[in-house]
Amino acid sequence: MGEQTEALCRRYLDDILKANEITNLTRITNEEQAMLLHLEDSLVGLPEVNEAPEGLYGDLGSGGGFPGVPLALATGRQTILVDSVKKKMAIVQSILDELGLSSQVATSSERIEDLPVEYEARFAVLTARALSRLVSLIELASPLLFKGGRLVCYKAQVTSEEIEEAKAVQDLVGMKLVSQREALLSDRETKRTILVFEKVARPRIKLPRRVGLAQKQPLKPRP
Ligand SMILES: C[S@@+](CC[C@H](N)C(=O)[O-])C[C@H]1O[C@@H](n2cnc3c(N)ncnc32)[C@H](O)[C@@H]1O
Repeated sequence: MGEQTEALCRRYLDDILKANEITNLTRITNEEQAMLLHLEDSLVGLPEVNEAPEGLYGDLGSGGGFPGVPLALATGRQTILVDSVKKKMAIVQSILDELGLSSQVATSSERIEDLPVEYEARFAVLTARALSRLVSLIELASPLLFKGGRLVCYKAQVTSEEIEEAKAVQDLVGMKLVSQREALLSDRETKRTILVFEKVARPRIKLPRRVGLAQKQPLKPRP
């Protein structure tokens, strides 16, 4: 990542921490922790995002813009940050405007399930950090990705049960687990797992389901 991009990431993080003093955007308030858990952690998935086909990038459940903003800056991709909490997206949007980034990075305060109306099969790559179980993520991402597009999931703790639960329904939603990588952040303590699912086929069921179902009533394999 070039010096200019790094400086912009720092400015974005500083502005988020400042805004966080007034509105709750992130529970991480300490600058050193924020450098580690927001900037460094956001960029852990950069190789996987770069491996996805060219095109639109979306960060699902973006909160204060992580990992979306650092990845947008590092890749130069046209980006949409999605979070249903309007207040969060309004603050993130105003910081993006101030930094002159809004022509590249946009925000949407729609529910992820409502996005396919406008963005069906439009995304080349999606990310999700601290959003939901993998089984829910692949269901939410599938209608938004074009064939060959990738979902890059950031996980702090992932059990083999969670992975198997997603693999059991991946055929149903037209997704396939293609890679899994462990990473250790520079504090030598924080572990991350990056899991990548590819959109390989049209879903075999009608997606999106009703708002809320993907997360509250995850799909089960069909007999
Ligand atoms: C724990 S936060 C993670 C924020 C950010 N990705 C990070 O790692 O710092 C999860 C965010 O996802 C948003 N979210 C959860 N379900 C959503 C949905 N179905 N549509 C849009 N946003 C959603 C929540 O509003 C919340 O801001």
